[in-house]
Amino acid sequence: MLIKIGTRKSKLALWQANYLKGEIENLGLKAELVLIDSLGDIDKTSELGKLNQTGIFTKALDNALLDKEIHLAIHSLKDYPTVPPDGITITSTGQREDPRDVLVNNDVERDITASVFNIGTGSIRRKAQWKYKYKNTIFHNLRGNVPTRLEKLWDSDWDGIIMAHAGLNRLSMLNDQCTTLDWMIPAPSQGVLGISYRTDDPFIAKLTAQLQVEEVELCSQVERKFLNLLEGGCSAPIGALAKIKGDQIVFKGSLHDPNGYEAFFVEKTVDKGECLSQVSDWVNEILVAGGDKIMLKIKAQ
Ligand SMILES: NCc1[nH]cc(CCC(=O)O)c1CC(=O)O
Repeated sequence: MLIKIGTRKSKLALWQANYLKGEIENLGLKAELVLIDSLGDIDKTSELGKLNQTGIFTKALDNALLDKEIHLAIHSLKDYPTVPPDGITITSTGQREDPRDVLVNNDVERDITASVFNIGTGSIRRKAQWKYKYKNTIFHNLRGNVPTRLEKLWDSDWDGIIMAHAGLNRLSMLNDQCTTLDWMIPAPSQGVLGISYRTDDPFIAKLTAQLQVEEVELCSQVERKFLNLLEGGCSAPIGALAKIKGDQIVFKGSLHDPNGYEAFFVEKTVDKGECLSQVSDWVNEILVAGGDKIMLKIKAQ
């Protein structure tokens, strides 16, 4: 049997797809890549926030799955909606990359404490978290795949752009111009790879189970449940990061006002076995503290 892996065509997507192909071949199976264009790849100009769809990068792959053109599809899990379409299951695969964001500096010599920042990013989460910390920031919209974004930075007079460590590292593009942003709370499941497949395909279900790392799956589930319960179908500046420490899970979650005026945080350390059932309490803590007003404002826009 030849396993068909659906993937987007960007360099990062192809790296991820080739990684998965290698993992499947290590199990003694044969695999090939099927390259598929997504709406997000075709419309490269609209601001991501305005396209207002988690899923613009994944819909074409979902359709190919449901049409049985492919057996499974590979994603950056953070780009995949928390609720898959009917008939599709999403799961993490493999180890997690460093989940953090980095600032890629245009000029390493520049004084990072300077009074005004010009930052390129299309992410509402990165904008809100950065603005909360550095009030005097001018943002510049930034879209496109990882190499394109870096070229836009080199061609600009911006101070820097914010990118996921994971994407840069996978493409061997980390260098001394990159500063890791330890204070920034990453997107839920940033740095984790995801596989989507037809729920009624037991062969692929068994295969993906073999490629799953239990701790990565648990952390992803906790972070994505936090996202799902908090945003309830719209798209908000939400961060979440879970880490395993022995028998416990250490969780940090955040909701920011999109303008960076206000933010709400939770930090929890709980037993691994209890974490998933506690996520709704953490979400409620944020809502009751004032996060509910932020969510109402976002939903009204
Ligand atoms: N939205 C684009 C995207 N989707 C996944 C990654 C990086 C890899 C990952 O986070 O798993 C990136 C680039 C970025 O955010 O800089």
